Amino acid sequence: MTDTLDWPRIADHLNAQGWAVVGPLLTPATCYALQALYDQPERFRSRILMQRHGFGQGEYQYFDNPLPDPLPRLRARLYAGLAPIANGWAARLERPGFPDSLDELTAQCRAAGQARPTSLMLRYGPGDYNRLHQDLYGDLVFPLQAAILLSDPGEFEGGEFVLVEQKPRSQSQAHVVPLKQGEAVIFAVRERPVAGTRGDYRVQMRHGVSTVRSGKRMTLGLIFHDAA
Ligand SMILES: O=C(O)CCC(=O)C(=O)O
Ligand SMILES: [Fe+2]
Repeated sequence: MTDTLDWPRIADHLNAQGWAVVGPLLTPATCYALQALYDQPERFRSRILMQRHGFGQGEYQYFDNPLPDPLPRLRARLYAGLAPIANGWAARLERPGFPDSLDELTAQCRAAGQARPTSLMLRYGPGDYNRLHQDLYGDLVFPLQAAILLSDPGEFEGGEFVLVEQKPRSQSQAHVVPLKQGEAVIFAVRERPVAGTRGDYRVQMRHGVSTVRSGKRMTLGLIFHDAA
């Protein structure tokens, strides 16, 4: 497990490609302990069957507050490292900036009517997949999020984490991100700035998961803005 994160490297990767692999952030024991919470419905505020909404196939649940350990500290720590990167992007994209701490962002969300927690756990079995999407839950959007692989990659086949980016007037480009158990991919929620000859422009990003061919795949999604 990685206690200190190499933020300059993470910033370089995020600035260069819109995503970065980080960690492992969680030990295998913690990954399995979190997976076990999935079967405790009182921990969650809602359960989504993806097929019903056209989101794909498989299911996920949004945690209710209070979030289980080690999520509160992990989210606060990731946020503190990501806020300066997000502010760099906001300046380049001429969007409003973000506070230094997650507590302040959470207060801003509440004031904007976004008060429901967005941390989620996802569970995929054979044939399940997650269509390309963006995790927007209101007008207030923190531009970076994390997904942590809770399963050991030996426990399933397929189920690759996929990012697709759309540059203006170009065809889409896909990135497949390999993850080990407990590792996180940090990625752009909606868009990222790319330097062009006439200044920065916006590249749209979407993420999803390719079809799981066999086994079980579970992930933890950490989104820093709350939901309306
Ligand atoms: O299961 C995954 O790897 C992706 C989950 C996801 O869409 C998210 O965390 O926002
Ligand atoms: Fe997502």
